Amino acid sequence: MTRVKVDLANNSYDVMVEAGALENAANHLAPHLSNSRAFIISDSNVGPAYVPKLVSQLNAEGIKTKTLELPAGEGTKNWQTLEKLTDWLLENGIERADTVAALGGGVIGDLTGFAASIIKRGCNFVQIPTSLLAQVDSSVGGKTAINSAAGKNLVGSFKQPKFVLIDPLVLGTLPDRELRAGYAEVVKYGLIDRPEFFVWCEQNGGKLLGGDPEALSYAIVQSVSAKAAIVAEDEKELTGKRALLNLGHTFGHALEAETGYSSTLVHGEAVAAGMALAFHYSVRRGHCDNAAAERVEAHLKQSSLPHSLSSASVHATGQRLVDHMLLDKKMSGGTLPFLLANGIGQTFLAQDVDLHDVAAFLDHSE
Ligand SMILES: NC(=O)c1ccc[n+]([C@@H]2O[C@H](COP(=O)([O-])OP(=O)(O)OC[C@H]3O[C@@H](n4cnc5c(N)ncnc54)[C@H](O)[C@@H]3O)[C@@H](O)[C@H]2O)c1
Ligand SMILES: O=C(O)C(=O)C[C@@H](O)[C@H](O)[C@H](O)COP(=O)(O)O
Ligand SMILES: [Zn+2]
Repeated sequence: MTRVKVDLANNSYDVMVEAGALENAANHLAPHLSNSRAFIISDSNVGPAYVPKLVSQLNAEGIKTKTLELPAGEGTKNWQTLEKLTDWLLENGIERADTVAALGGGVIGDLTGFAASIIKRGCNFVQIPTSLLAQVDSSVGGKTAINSAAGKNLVGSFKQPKFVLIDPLVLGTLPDRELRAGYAEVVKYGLIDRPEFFVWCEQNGGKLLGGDPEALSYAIVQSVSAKAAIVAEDEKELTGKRALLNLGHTFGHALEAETGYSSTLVHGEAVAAGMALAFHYSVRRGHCDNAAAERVEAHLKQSSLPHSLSSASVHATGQRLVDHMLLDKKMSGGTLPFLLANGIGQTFLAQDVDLHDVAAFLDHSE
């Protein structure tokens, strides 16, 4: 069992990683429930597989439960489902000291966290992430959001969970494509500031994607630790430090918008292609040598992840993709800071990027 502390000025919390933790979830969760009622939100894939076991355990410990199962997929992170979820919480008599538990991937975590942050101006919240992406990234750090007509994650809040319970064994039922998508965010930590972890990924990514439990647990703990360290320095993305976690996302979110937030390209896949583009764009600007960008692309390709526009099934013009980027939350004073790299593990925030040049770069990218 490993515990990683997310050390914040207020509301610090632990992330617990333990194979089989779900078998003992009631004991792990009980100390973090401020009273004995939990509202468990899951989706149509995760619910049938894991809710009955969790509920019977919690009930056996005297914790009362209500459960809601939402449709699986990115389309659920919207206003309509937020309304459905908050109405359901209110109809079921939620009180501020009750706990809302997100049991699922990043979609359920982001949506449920947002609901927990606004219901009665905020109630207790815990995360039980079940996808690799949610275990290595979205369950930690407190970003919550829904997508709006204008774009990705544009309506949301910071709502730190009280506790995050990670059981890597649940990844056994995760579809292979989703495991790979989550792996993109694992690789991201190596590319940001942990070059030795990127080398580990190059050497062990194949084992991890084959479901090797040791490789998965190691990657989860390393990823959570990397994210916790960055979030502890800049919880609300005010100094530029936390923005590093956005590596590949300015390109990636534009690709997701272009493919309609659909199963054509899921978030982790878009981030994979976005990171390859960020490295190649860094080469174009003279920050990074071509060999580093080729190495990043090769590892993503080897991991059967999108690593270019065409492998992400995107054939839009550069200007069209830049138009999507104009909605990025990092936009400030009409300019868009970009996460670029001087090399592997040397990501930085560039403030002087010319969006016409980005469009031209994308027009010349394959
Ligand atoms: N808040 C953050 O910091 C943060 C970080 C990264 C990503 N995100 C967001 O997270 C979302 C992507 O998360 P995701 O990749 O987990 O997508 P997701 O929640 O859609 O889950 C992927 C798929 O896997 C299924 N699934 C999850 N766990 C399973 C399991 N154990 N067994 C079987 N099926 C399972 C889900 O039902 C879904 O079909 C995006 O909306 C992204 O914007 C947020
Ligand atoms: O936690 C963060 O900070 C991240 O940027 C993590 C990203 O992987 C995640 O996709 C996040 O939701 C993107 O943030 P956004 O502010 O661009 O919506
Ligand atoms: Zn992401």
